[in-house]
Amino acid sequence: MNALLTLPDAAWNALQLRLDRLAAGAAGGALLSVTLDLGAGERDWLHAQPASREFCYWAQPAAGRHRLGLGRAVVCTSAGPARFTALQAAHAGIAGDWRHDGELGGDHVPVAGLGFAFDHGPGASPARHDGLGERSLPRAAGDLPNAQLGVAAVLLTSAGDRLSATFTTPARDRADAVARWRRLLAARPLAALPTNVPLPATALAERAWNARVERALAAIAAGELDKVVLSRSLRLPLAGRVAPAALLARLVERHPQATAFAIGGEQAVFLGATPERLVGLRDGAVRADALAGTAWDDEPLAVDKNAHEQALVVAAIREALAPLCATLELPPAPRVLELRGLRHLWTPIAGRVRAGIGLFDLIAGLHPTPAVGGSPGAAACDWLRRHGERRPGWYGGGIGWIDRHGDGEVAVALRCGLLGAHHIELPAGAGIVAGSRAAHEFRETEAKLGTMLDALRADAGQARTGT
Ligand SMILES: C=C(O[C@H]1C=CC=C(C(=O)O)[C@@H]1O)C(=O)O
Repeated sequence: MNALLTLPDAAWNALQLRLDRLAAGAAGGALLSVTLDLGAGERDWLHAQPASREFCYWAQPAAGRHRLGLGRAVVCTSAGPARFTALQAAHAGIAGDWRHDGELGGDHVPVAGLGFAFDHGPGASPARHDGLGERSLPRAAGDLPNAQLGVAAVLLTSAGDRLSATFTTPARDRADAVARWRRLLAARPLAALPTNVPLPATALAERAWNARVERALAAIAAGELDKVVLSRSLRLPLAGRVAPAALLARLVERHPQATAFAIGGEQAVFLGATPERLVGLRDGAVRADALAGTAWDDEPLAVDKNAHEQALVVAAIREALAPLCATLELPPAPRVLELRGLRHLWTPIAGRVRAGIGLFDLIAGLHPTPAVGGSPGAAACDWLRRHGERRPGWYGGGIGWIDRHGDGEVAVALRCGLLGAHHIELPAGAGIVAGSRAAHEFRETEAKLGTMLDALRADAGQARTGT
């Protein structure tokens, strides 16, 4: 199997020279990034399994944008109610002393990856780990930190019909940076994908689901809530090792309109293909999606229950963005977002942020929207905590990137799975409002699980059976 990227020795030597020039006078903790122009082309970078277990991925295939990050130059973690403020401070600390040598611009610049779980969890002191190269962070088995901001050691980018590689190191580690980068780019053969993933019987799961939906409906009838998003997970055993890159390649191929994402660690990889943007910020222009209300097969989408479910998301996003934005534009009625096998009501929201408002302010204001939490937001999150809602990985949270200047984008982490060595856990949820029926909402979660289940199967046409 070919390496992910092969460069002649002369190119590595030139890279070392550019790195040394960039390092002149830099503090030890300063990040140094050098971008190499790799010429014209478009690649999803997934043809080979990255040698690094610490990898991240972000792709919007329909827009021709793919990023694969390998290793870590720096990672900052946080948890608790102030987690976004902590990540904002971490970003400011990194961005304030981040040197870049590269002339391509556009999407071909160094970026930090960021992500967070649905619930902020108990507080923890923010931490920064520098220069990990291909070594892994110490972690509990399979666990992602609650919230994380990290810069990959090597970032392979494909965008605007151009390819580039951005190499990053803390200045203090630059002596052996080139050797580390070379190792990260070696690829391993892809493991085979399973051809048949056994599906568990769902009778028990459905009974438990129905009971939870009834409790949620009772809370709604009592006036405690207008909406709450319940989720459940399928835990599937895997006969052999599944290559995350191969699974991602299937998601990219079958869901070109979605944002495909992955964050990998020593024990587990969290990955998926989501239709929903939480927020994007570019040159002061902000964009967000209000997505809710689902139909599949021949079901009608424009029914009152779905319209109500989605209107609550629109209202919450408008309310969250109003104090942060100088202008805000919404279409008068929702549109239909057509996905492979599913349709949603969708309101794209656009505006311009007020001076001084950054991506982390927007994330903190918006998350969780009623597309993943409920309405009113605080009451719904409280209800979910009290009723033991458990969400694997960053499901229902966010995943994205931010550049040195604060532009970036975060997707809502949906249609995803937490892939371990011997099993995969697949979560899916549904918004419960007055008029929801438990059995129908269960089938909705089944339809949403289809995104990952289809990707796990060799035959794209194979329908879900065994339920
Ligand atoms: C919570 C999920 O989807 C959200 C996004 C779109 C439509 C939704 C719905 O109709 O319930 C959910 O709010 C999920 O995919 O697990």
